[in-house]
Formats: sequence, structure tokens, C-alpha cells
Amino acid sequence: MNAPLIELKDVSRRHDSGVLALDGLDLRLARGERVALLGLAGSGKSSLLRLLAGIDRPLAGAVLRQGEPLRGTQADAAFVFSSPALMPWASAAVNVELPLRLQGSAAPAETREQRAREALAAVGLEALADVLPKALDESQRMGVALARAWVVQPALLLLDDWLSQVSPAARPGLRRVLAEAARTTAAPACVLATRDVDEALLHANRVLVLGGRPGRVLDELRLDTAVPREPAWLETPAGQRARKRLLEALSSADATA
Ligand SMILES: Nc1ncnc2c1ncn2[C@@H]1O[C@H](COP(=O)(O)OP(=O)(O)OP(=O)(O)O)[C@@H](O)[C@H]1O
Repeated sequence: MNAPLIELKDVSRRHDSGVLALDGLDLRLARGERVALLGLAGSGKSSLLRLLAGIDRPLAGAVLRQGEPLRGTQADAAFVFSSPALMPWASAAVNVELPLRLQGSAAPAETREQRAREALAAVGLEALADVLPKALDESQRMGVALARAWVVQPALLLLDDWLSQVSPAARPGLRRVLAEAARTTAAPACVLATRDVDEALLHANRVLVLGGRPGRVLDELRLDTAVPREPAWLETPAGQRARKRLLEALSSADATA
């Protein structure tokens, strides 16, 4: 059997402040897989994403990338946060190019720009490549942030609460943009951290409920239907059963925190 893209074995993570954020955590993540980390504030979701990206190191246990110990950050691991954090003075294309510049890409400027435009095309924003962020609406700005992650051709895409500050009406469109981008190129493994049960259910084939202090996996739910799911799926009997189970797991997390 092929090694998973990333594997965490009995991992714990202590922050420099002394806080033990995670303990005894196991996770195998396959290429192209869509996982949601669901948990209350402080349950360790972001800490786990940072371990997967190689930004932080575990206190104990192992983080393996295709069977080898992960050493430092990975050029093909990309984050999207709840704030798009675009440079206001730079066009969408220049914003999207930024990771290539930061990675010290040896590619000529024209190639970098071409890749930025391709990443914008992947999220349906090619026509806005030369536009400044202030001329974009909120979902276009988040689309540019997604393109900025896409430009590195990620094998691992880490979404840290990415839709929490987008208005509810704009969320289905952005989920579809992500799904469409993943269809047209090699789909990255995609890990979404969220406090929102419905967001987890619409995104993932596997939902891990994190909870307790330190954080650990309290429950794991596998879902077979294709993703992304439309919000109407939440009202089906399968959707309601899944939501009930996750809400119960979250309230037990609350009790153990
Ligand atoms: N850089 C840091 N330095 C010290 N402690 C931290 C740091 N980051 C997180 N923590 C602590 O680690 C624990 C887990 O935090 P983490 O941010 O991973 O949780 P989270 O589930 O992502 O929370 P949220 O939903 O609020 O983003 C918390 O107790 C938090 O205060």
C-alpha cells in the first residue's frame, strides 16, 4: 500500500508558552482526501494544521510525509485563512504571485505572472487579474486568496476557518469554486478547520471532532456522498443524522474541556 501523503503518529504539541495543545493524536491523510477538523475554540485545530504544514514540530510522536519524517515547511503546502489578507496596493495577479516570490522561485517574472494568471483562471477570476483588491467583492477577495494558495500547486491545502467571515450567501459559491479548481488540476488533500458543524459536513469525506484539554480526536465520522455537498443535503435524513452525531460529540467535547 502507498504511504499516506501525511501521517501523524501519537503526536503531541506543546506551544512555547507551555500550553499542551494536542496529545496522543493519530491521523493518516491520503492524496486528494477532504477532511474537516471540527472543534470548539482552543481545541487544537490550528495547532494541528501547523503541524501538518511543518511550521511547528511535535513535542513527541512523528509527523511523516510519504513515510519520511517531515522537516520544516513544505513548498507545496498552502494555507487559506478567514481573512484574505491581500496587499491593497497590488493587483490580484501580483497578490497571487507572492508565494512564488517568497519561495525564491527561479522562474522568470513572465513565468511567475503566467502561473498567477492560471491560478486565477482555476478559481474563475482570470478577468480580474489586473484589478486592485478594493474593487473586488468579498467572495472575489477570498477567491484571490484561494488562487494565492493554488499557485504553488499544493499537494496539501489547509483551510483555517476560511469561510467564517464571508457572508452566508457567498459561501456555497466559494465551496463550488474550490471544488471546480480541484477538478481541473491534481486535487490537493484538503483539511478544513472549523467550529461550524454544517461547514464540516458540506466539505468533508471525513470529519474528526477535536476536543478536551489537551486536544485529541473524540469522534470520527465518514461520509460517502460526493463533496462539496449543497446546503439542501443538510436537511436530508442522512444530513440530519450526521449533524446530530457531530453536535453530540461537540457537547461531550465541551464537557471534557
Ligand atoms: N502560538 C501559541 N502560543 C501559545 N499557545 C497557543 C498558541 N497557539 C495556540 N495556543 C493554545 O493552544 C490551544 C489550542 O489552540 P488552537 O489555536 O490550536 O485551537 P483552535 O481549535 O484552532 O481554536 P480556534 O477555533 O479559536 O481557532 C489553546 O489553548 C491556545 O490558547
